[in-house]
Amino acid sequence: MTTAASCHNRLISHVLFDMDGLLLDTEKFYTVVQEQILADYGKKFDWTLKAKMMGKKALEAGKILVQQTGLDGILSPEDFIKRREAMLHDMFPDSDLMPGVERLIRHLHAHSVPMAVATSSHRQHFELKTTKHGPIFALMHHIVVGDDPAVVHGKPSPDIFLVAAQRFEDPDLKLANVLVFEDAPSGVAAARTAGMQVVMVPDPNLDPSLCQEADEVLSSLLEFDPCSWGLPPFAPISSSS
Ligand SMILES: O=P(O)(O)OC[C@H](O)CO
Ligand SMILES: [Mg+2]
Repeated sequence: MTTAASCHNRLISHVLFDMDGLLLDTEKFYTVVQEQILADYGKKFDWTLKAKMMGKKALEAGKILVQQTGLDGILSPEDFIKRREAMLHDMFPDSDLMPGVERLIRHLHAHSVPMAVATSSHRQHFELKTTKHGPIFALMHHIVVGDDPAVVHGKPSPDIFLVAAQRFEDPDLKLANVLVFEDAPSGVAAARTAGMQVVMVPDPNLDPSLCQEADEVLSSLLEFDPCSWGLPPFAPISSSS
């Protein structure tokens, strides 16, 4: 699944990664927990609601869930988040990398392409989710989390990507030459508003009409071709046995 994009503006100097659902296979944990909580109220959690919540800061996502399911006055967003976090706490340390992540990050690092993470997850969740993946995340120039005081508004506001770009402290950085990898519609919108380019790797359950803002849409990071973005190509797989 790939949308064509013209090559003339694909001169990428810096890369920003979303985390949940893009680098880490953590969105499934949110889905299962939210299904369970809503079931207790006789409600169903579906991908229409998930699409509105994903990528957002916790409380913002909680407000959307309460509002969209008619639970106003029955379940507060704060109580929903408290319950969600208690259930997620034990799941996060088992988080796995999404396919293609390790190859891409090691490749970009080997070619000195500056990279950072911009995640709506708060710091404590970032630490839990990356328990098994310290060496990969250590290749990032920096990490920006959702509760960073500089990130005033969550995705789809551009704040987190603009803060992440600033922290490269590179006076030559041009926002148009920053490539963002995202899985969520709110994150794609944030990156576009920040003036950056976006590769979207959506979950197959996401409505394709919500993927139209991205410059490129891939089924997996394994499909990503660095060369088509002006980045160094992957080394050819050796044919020697
Ligand atoms: O996709 P991220 O990394 O911005 O984080 C999103 C939330 O924590 C869950 O949707
Ligand atoms: Mg995400």
